[in-house]
Amino acid sequence: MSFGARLAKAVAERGPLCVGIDPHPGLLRDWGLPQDVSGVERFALTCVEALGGQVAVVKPQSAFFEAHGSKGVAVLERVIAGLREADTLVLVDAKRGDIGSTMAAYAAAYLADGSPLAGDAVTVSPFLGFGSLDPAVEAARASGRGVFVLARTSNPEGATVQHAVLPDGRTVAQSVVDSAAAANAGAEPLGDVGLVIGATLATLDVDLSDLNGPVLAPGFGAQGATAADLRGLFGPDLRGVLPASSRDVLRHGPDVASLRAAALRVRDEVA
Ligand SMILES: O=C(O)c1cc(=O)[nH]c(=O)n1[C@@H]1O[C@H](COP(=O)(O)O)[C@@H](O)[C@H]1O
Repeated sequence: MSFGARLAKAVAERGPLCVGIDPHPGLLRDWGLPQDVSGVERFALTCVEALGGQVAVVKPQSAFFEAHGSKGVAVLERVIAGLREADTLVLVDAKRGDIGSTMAAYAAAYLADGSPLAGDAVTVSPFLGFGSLDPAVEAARASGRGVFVLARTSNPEGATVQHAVLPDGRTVAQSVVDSAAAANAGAEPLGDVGLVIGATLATLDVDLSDLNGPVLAPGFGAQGATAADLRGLFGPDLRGVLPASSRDVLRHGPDVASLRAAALRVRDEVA
């Protein structure tokens, strides 16, 4: 089954929400955990227990695991395995991007069967040129996985690059959208090439009408975006839009039941 089809099924069954696992030092402190790899491990595995089998997608943020070196990466591998065992789609947030030949190695790490870092999808950066992502798009397709390509990010600095205008008159962001749409053309029910578009944007300044793929919308909760903002931004037809929230859900831990209840509350609110 393609990633687009698996995502559509997961959202139909569990509602449109992606919860991030971001073991921030501040959250570790609030949860009463040590600021070391054992704290990250307790935090992340508690999240797996609370969220596995509950929400459509879980997105571990690789940076917070990498910060603890190989031991932290080993925890990330256990998180990925635990979520997949719980039949929950895993979007590894690693935001990788490089020249095509190196991108192929990232694709082997994040998008190939048997790799311990491979979830169901990975975030990638198109700012070395969308074509540099071809090895990732091909690897995703070949293994029933997906990619989420940064297009209009939730941070205020993003516009400086993403609003830049190309010689053909399109913005950089629109050219990313159009390349994703071309990759998704004809796919049913959704293509495997998703986009990242921040829920915090004041207006949707790209045309998504031909995308035929999923849209990850981070910025929900801690960065200020609300359910009403999502409707305002993407319109009443939110098909394919997957709001993402990390800190606003995670602050309800470390109690597993409270954490799960917070995630389900947010899920019901956006549904
Ligand atoms: O790709 C992402 O998930 C992402 C893209 C973006 O434009 N903005 C953004 O905040 N994120 C990620 O979403 C998470 C932040 O979620 P909050 O704690 O809910 O603000 C972090 O892991 C960010 O890296």
